[in-house]
Amino acid sequence: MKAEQPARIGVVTVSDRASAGVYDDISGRAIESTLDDYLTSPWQAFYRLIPDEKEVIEATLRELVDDENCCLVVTTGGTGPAERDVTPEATEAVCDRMMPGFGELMRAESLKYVPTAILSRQTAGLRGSSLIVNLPGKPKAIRQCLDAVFPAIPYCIDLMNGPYLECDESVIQPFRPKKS
Ligand SMILES: Nc1ncnc2c1ncn2[C@@H]1O[C@H](COP(=O)(O)OP(=O)(O)OP(=O)(O)O)[C@@H](O)[C@H]1O
Ligand SMILES: Nc1nc2c(c(=O)[nH]1)N[C@H]1C(S)=C(S)[C@@H](COP(=O)(O)O)O[C@H]1N2
Repeated sequence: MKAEQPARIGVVTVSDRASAGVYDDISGRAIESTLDDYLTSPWQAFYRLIPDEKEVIEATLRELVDDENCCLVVTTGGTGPAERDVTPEATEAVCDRMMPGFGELMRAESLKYVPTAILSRQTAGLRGSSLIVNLPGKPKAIRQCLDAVFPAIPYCIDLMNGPYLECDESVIQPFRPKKS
C-alpha cells in the first residue's frame, strides 16, 4: 500500500522587522505549533519569512501554491491600516475567488480579546485548489484566529480534492457535513 503523503502547508510571515532579524518570528512559529497541535495526519510546513512588499508576497504565495502544491497557506502580518500593510491586497491579487467568511469570523472572534480587532483587513481566498488565509501579525492572534476558522478548513480542502486532514478532536473539532 502507498504511504500517505504529508499534506503540504505554507506558513508565511510578512514582517519588515522579523525578516530583517530585528525580532524573532514568534508568529510564524505559533502557526506551525498550532497546526502541530491540531493535526494527527502527517503534514509538512513550507516556511517563508518575507518583508511587507506586495510583489514579494504575491510571488511567495504563487510559488507555494503553484510550485510546492500547498493545499493551505497561512500568512501572518501586514493586514492592518499602516501604509506598508498590503497582505490582503497581495492575497486578493493571486486568488481566483475570495472567501470573505474567514475574515468576518476571525474579526468577530478577535473582538472578544481586543477592541482593535476591526483594524485587521485579513481575508482568505482560493488559488487553484489551495486555500490562502491571512492572520494578523501579533503572536497572540494566531491561536485566537485559527481556533475560530480551522473547524471549516479540512472540509474546504476536501471540496477542492486536497489531502484528507485528520485532527486531534480533543483540541479542535473539524466539521464535515454528512453525505445524505
Ligand atoms: N512575526 C512576528 N513575531 C513576533 N512578534 C511580532 C511578529 N509580527 C508582529 N509582531 C509583534 O506585533 C506588533 C505589531 O505587529 P505589526 O504586524 O503591526 O508590525 P509592524 O508594525 O507592521 O512591523 P513589522 O512589519 O516590522 O513586523 C509588532 O510590533 C511586534 O511586537
Ligand atoms: N486576535 C487578534 N486580532 C487582532 C489583534 C490582536 O492582538 N489579536 N490585533 C489587532 C491590531 S492592533 C491590528 S493593527 C490588526 C492588524 O495587524 P497586522 O498589521 O499585524 O496584521 O490586527 C488586529 N487583530
